[in-house]
Amino acid sequence: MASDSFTIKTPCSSANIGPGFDVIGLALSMYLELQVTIDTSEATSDQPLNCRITYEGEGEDSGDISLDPAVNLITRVALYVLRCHDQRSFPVETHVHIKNPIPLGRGLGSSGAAVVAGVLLGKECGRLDHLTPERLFDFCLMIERHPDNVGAALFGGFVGTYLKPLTPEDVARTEIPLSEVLPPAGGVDTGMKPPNPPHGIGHHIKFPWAAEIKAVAIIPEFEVPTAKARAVLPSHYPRPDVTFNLQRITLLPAALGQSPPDPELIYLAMQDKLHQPYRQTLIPGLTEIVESMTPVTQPGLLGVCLSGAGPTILALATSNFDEIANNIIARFKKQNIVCNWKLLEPAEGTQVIRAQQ
Ligand SMILES: Nc1ncnc2c1ncn2[C@@H]1O[C@H](COP(=O)(O)OP(=O)(O)O)[C@@H](O)[C@H]1O
Ligand SMILES: N[C@@H](CCOP(=O)(O)O)C(=O)O
Repeated sequence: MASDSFTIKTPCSSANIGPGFDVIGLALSMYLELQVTIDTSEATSDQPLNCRITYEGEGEDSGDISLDPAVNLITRVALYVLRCHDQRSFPVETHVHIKNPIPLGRGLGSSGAAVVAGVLLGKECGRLDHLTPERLFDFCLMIERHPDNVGAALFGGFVGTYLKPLTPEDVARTEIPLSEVLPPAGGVDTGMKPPNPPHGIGHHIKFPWAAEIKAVAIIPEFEVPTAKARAVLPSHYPRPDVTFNLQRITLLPAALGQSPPDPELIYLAMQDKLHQPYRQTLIPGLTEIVESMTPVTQPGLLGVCLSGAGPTILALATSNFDEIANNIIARFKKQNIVCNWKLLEPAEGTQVIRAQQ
């Protein structure tokens, strides 16, 4: 075969949905796409690591996304997968065109999507057909260490994710610093083989989703890096707050799967005391927004939460999407924050699409 071309399509995601911190993920209908061409008719390549990257989409004008395959998150993740399988670089001559509409650092899983797409890129470029979706999840978890976003982006739909106990040796392997897992950004290839992931790090379960429920994402124009939004969280919690979240997480999957949806139950099930209250320090207006709108005051609304680590707000609703979005936008405006919004639906997981021959 002289050439191979395929597209990797990965959805964005909204993690937590209120109480499900680091557990619940929802894949949504905005997609990162990698259009990949491997031209094997070339004998050699003058591209670094045999890979040329082009990019369009979020962050394109600011130059936030590197086109160097040794720096770009997607290609570094693919190289991690390749190097675990004794392939040091991409096949000659690989072109990856990245189309990315997912806003960066807004809580819609842009990095989770990049990691999942990167793992699939490594699999396809390395012809690693033996890697099952469950094994690909292990690779994702060596990089993005909370399973909610990557679980949703890989498997699709509304998912609960969880980690099973590993042996102490395997736990140590999952805790190896990221700098030793991913190839050093822009660094020289030392020829070292990176750590293979232990088997069965993470698992998922799919929950039903009532077809009437849509997701309104209100996206502020400023970024909150996920690492920063995790750093403001405490290491210990008051027991009543933990109990509060446990009670709500028990309700959430049942409430969102039930048709017709019960607004009062969903509103209750989306409350959180483990991460949103702490993140208000980074997101002006967050508490007021989450507390001020209810299904009683706002027809069509089911519940409001922070999307992932924020600053995006996710409102689940069955109707009046414009009005709900504009109400939240007006509340952010009082804090001098400008937003746009999107109406999204649950999405399928990552697909690799090849044109019919
Ligand atoms: N398509 C992409 N290509 C390369 N890097 C990406 C891409 N999407 C996200 N990233 C990286 O992930 C960072 C955002 O990750 P993070 O702070 O976790 O926010 P998010 O909530 O959007 O996942 C970006 O600043 C960028 O470094
Ligand atoms: N559970 C994580 C989810 C982070 O999601 P992101 O989309 O903001 O990367 C958290 O809340 O920190």
